[in-house]
Amino acid sequence: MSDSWQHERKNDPYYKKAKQEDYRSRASYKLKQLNKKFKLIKSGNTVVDLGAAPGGWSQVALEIVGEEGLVVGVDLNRIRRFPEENFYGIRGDFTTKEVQDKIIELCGGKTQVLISDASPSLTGIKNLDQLRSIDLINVVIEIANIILEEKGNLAMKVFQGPEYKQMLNQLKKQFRQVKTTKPPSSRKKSSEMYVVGLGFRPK
Ligand SMILES: C[S@@+](CC[C@H](N)C(=O)[O-])C[C@H]1O[C@@H](n2cnc3c(N)ncnc32)[C@H](O)[C@@H]1O
Repeated sequence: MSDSWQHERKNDPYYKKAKQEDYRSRASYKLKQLNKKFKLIKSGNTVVDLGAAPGGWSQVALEIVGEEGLVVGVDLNRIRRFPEENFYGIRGDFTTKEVQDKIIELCGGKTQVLISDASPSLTGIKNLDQLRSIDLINVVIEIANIILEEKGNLAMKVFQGPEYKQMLNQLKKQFRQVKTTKPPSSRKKSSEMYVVGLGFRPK
């Protein structure tokens, strides 16, 4: 970690807020802001969180779904346990069939909400990073097609690249409403955006 990166992080208001409010990551505020705007997650819902470590989004999802709901978090890295019993963590690669089968098993076949903050490890080579990102997004959409309930909701991180428009057009056929947004807590210099699909219409 460079000195300037550490300095920037320490002065970041969302980093400080996350420390004060005991959230696992500043990313928690992105999901809070997305949920405030789009009412993605409701009390009692099942939520599948792809790319969940260290667990900031799962933590917010657990607060919203309450004891009657369920959150399944998946990451290549270990997700530290939560005190809540209605959280299942999977350590693995969600692009593999083995992990996808595990997700299906743990969420009982279907979920009302799929959220993904997953990002590929970036190389700094723009074209390669865009390709890796679109590959991951395509897998998230494939998983949505398998596990989302009718009228379910999706929120996922995307990086704009050559296939971005095509991907949005595909989603518009599958959801009642599709919105793109950049929550205030997403760093301005980051090219990340969030795509929200509301009201899934299975094929
Ligand atoms: C920005 S972090 C997520 C932060 C999280 N939303 C939070 O609030 O704590 C992105 C995560 O995506 C995960 N990831 C990327 N590709 C993945 C894959 N194929 N399978 C599982 N996790 C993946 C990375 O390991 C990383 O932990």
